[in-house]
Amino acid sequence: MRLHRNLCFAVIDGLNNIFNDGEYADKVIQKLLKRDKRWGSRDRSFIAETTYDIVRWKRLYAKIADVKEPFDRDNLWRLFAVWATLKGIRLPDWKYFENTPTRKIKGRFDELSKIRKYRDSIPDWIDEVGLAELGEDLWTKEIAMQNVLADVILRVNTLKTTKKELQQRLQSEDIETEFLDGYPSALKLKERANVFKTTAFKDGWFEVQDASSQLVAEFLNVEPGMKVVDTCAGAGGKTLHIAALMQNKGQVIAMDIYESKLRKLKTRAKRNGVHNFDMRVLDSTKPIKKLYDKADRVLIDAPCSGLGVLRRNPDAKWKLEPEFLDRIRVTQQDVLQKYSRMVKPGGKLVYATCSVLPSENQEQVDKFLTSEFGKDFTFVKDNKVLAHQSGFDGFYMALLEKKK
Ligand SMILES: C[S@@+](CC[C@H](N)C(=O)[O-])C[C@H]1O[C@@H](n2cnc3c(N)ncnc32)[C@H](O)[C@@H]1O
Repeated sequence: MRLHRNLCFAVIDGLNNIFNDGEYADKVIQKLLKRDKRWGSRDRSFIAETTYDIVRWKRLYAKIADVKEPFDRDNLWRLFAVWATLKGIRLPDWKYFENTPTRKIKGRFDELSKIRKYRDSIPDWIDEVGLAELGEDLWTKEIAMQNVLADVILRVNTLKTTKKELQQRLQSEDIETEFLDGYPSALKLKERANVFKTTAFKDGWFEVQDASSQLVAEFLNVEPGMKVVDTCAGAGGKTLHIAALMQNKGQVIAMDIYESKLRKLKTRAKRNGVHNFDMRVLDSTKPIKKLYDKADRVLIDAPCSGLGVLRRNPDAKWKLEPEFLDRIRVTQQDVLQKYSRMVKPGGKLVYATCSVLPSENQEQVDKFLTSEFGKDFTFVKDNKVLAHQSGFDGFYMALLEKKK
């Protein structure tokens, strides 16, 4: 592979925004890709993948390059040189790469690869929490998998088409996919492609949604005609799935504390042909109280550390803080206590997160079940999805039933 100067500059600028200005990697990359209209799909992939790679391996590369934060531009070029060297890419004779110690880089890599926090490039505190909660064996395998680039998975919108029809239509746009056993609505891309450009996407035939995430709406066991509340709906990935499983019959009420997220859901719902939904911004307790004992199903897709989806959001490793984790655990119990009251007797509740930590998952459910409101519920089943076992995102989901 030959390195092109303007693409490398774009990567360095992006890293500067992410590491030094605290911007989110996905937003930075979106912005970078708009910089030059002449860039083709290969150029765009180079920028996105290289930036994500260096974000993912920040701690390891910084240790190898012997640079410390805050990184100045020379330091960012040194990180880049480590990335290129380890990829076996020949460095051009640009001034930024003068005196790059290629042999030393490889030697340091071999040496540091023996230590998990460097090998898997994670902050000490995350390594300690993961180890304490999952144990040596599971944590070592899980954090390694969280550094492997995630596949692109689609969820077919069964309100508009079938999996087979979608597969054929994508094929006509040169995108090859395959079915996944155990995931009834999923199609996996055989090669990465920009699916958002396809006419099938514009027509609302699919959404991009990881296979593990697709298990959540299935777990809720909805039926057409039910009243379902999606309490932490965000931009509605799971709301849309629920609506499709309900065949647009009945009512899905999507709630979130952020109106901006629900507005995105509205746009997506229109594209998906979803009609059976309402939205409520949670700026008071009123929308919740009005629904006490009324819902057949309640989904709590709780805010969490995101430690199950680092493959997609590698910069979360560097942005997460122990205090945030403490605060989010409090919020998780709080939303369980409050939103569970909307479930009607005999109705069902799913509590889900995209974390792999038991303290955000089964321990929250256990605590809830022994609390005053939780005593009205019985535990039906749960699914602890680890990325290294499933091949998809790390997730947790528990199904509870309210006593009659
Ligand atoms: C895991 S995300 C939801 C993802 C979404 N369900 C999906 O499938 O695309 C958690 C959501 O909870 C929202 N949230 C945070 N605190 C909340 C609260 N106290 N009540 C309701 N929603 C909350 C966040 O704004 C965020 O959108």
